Amino acid sequence: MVIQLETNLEKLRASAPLVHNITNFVVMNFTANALLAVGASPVMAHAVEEVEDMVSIAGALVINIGTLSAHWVEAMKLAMKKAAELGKPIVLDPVGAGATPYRNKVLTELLETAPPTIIRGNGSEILALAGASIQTKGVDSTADSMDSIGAAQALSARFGSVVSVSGAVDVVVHGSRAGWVSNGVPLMTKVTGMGCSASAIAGAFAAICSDPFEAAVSAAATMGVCGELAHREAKLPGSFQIAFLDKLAEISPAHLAELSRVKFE
Ligand SMILES: Nc1ncnc2c1ncn2[C@@H]1O[C@H](COP(=O)(O)OP(=O)(O)OP(=O)(O)O)[C@@H](O)[C@H]1O
Ligand SMILES: Cc1ncsc1CCO
Ligand SMILES: [Mg+2]
Repeated sequence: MVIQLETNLEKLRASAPLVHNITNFVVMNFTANALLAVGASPVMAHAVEEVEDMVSIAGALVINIGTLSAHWVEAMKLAMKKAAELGKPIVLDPVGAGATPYRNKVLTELLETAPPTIIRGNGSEILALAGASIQTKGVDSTADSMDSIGAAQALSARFGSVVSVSGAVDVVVHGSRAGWVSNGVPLMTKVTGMGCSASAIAGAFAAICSDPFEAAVSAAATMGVCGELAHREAKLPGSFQIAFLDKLAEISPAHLAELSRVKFE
């Protein structure tokens, strides 16, 4: 199997899809900048009064539960229902799944509201979402993505979603399909919102790509390759964060295809 990374990035930049994010306070600005840099058009909107209208004009919806409260959850449900009705791709980032009972309860409700097109989380979050009794340490992973493959497959079977697990190797599964993306650098875990940006960029690719598995792999590869390029120039978190945004904007589709390390089962 071959994924057209080059074509997908070209398409993303040519159409600059509007990506509607209901995301957390911590990463809103960085996520919007990451989407702009890669060539998409971000909007952050969480008022219950407008989320249905916003998702109606968007190419994809990204739901991120990083800093939850009751009103936000209501908005997430409204937006997810509308997106499902309109056949728009939904990305769910289950930030901190397994850390508190409230997060777990809300995630169950969101998954009942509409099955996500793509679920993108770190190893601990995917294990917790699949029902493993693990205690996530806040928002950071304590589990290897490779140890979450069974959980990712179970979630994919249950909800029909593509499941993308980030880590040293990003694992993407959809039913019987599996892909491994071995790009990225450990310093990416020292900048907050890298995973959240990975989810938002998956939304941007899903907006322009009819196959959500291909969208999730394209997003993981773009993140990882840009992380490696940024690391050539920046070795500490502050400068790395800026360099990473620059690489998202600078990378050519051909360079992305050349530097990506993607394997399929
Ligand atoms: N050890 C590692 N080596 C290389 N790349 C990594 C490593 N760990 C994570 N990454 C990359 O960093 C990005 C973010 O993944 P991570 O698993 O840290 O997400 P996350 O925990 O959801 O982050 P956050 O919640 O802070 O947004 C992904 O693109 C992933 O490929
Ligand atoms: C640090 C943090 N806390 C809640 S959301 C978030 C951003 C990374 O997921
Ligand atoms: Mg995360």
